[in-house]
Amino acid sequence: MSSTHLGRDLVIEFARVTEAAALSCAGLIGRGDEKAADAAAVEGMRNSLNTLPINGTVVIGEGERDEAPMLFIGEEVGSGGADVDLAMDPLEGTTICAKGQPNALAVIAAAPKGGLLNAPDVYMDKIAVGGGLPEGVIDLDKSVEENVRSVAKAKGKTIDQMIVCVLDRPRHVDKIKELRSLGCGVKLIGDGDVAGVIDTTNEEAGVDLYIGAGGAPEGVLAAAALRCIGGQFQGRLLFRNDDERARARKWGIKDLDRKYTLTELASKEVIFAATGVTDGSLLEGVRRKPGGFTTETIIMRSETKTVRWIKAFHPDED
Ligand SMILES: O=P(O)(O)OC[C@H]1O[C@](O)(COP(=O)(O)O)[C@@H](O)[C@@H]1O
Repeated sequence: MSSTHLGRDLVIEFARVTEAAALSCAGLIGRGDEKAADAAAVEGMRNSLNTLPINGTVVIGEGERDEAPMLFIGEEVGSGGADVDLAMDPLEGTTICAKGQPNALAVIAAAPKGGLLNAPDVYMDKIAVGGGLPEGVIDLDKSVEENVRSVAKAKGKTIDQMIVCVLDRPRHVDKIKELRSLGCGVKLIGDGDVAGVIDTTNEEAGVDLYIGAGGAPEGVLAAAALRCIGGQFQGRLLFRNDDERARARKWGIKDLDRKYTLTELASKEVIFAATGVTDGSLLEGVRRKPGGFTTETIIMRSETKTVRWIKAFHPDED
């Protein structure tokens, strides 16, 4: 196996991993306990990963070794095989899962060694659009208005037909005000910007552009997905203090102001898998059915741009 590709036989294996995470936390949907839901998803994902024929290293996971007992950065997982770097969020949207709201996902991205940016757990300023638009249609260094006008023009839409997805946070108040004063519709999401970014690629979600600051690890995961499904993404790390800057340096980041493109965040061929925990724009959530559970998973591979949806029935264990 070459160092820039992952074997296609691994693809379906990663669907099992996100299914396991989603099934493990499904019983905690709407129970108001974010920590328990997250812990269950982490354990489910880790157990499943450890059955995979890979030599996996967690590059984005639950945090640093001293703060996360499982799936910490640097943890080795798998039962032996190809060298694979892994970025994961066993429960993307812990709060939405705990509240029983839409768009909680179990997510993983896999690439050959060095293929995913070791992003520290800081914020990232992000901008994303779906596929089929001219390269350079978005630019993090341009104003909100310039980006909206550029994407509207490329899509042949008027500004008032544009829907921009933004995380509903006080830090975005000015952006939201500006978007509304331009005449755009703003889709505010409470959490879950991996799904928010992927929505730009999904006609049915009706999102033309994603902008705003969210987690940097989620930025790498979203970039991995767009690398497979098509689209453009740019991100820049945001630091609130010297401790966060030191974290970034520790993971080898030298230029702290760098604007990352999609292929710098996910630089080699990637596999991306996500299973719905709660119902969302992308996937149906875990459903209780007589005798078991159903899951819905999307799994993509950048090398071939194949996108598969896997609907599975998991019988109750005896
Ligand atoms: O809630 P904050 O601090 O604004 O961070 C935003 C980040 O939190 C999320 O909404 C949810 O993350 P968790 O799953 O870790 O709770 C991400 O999708 C997003 O990138």
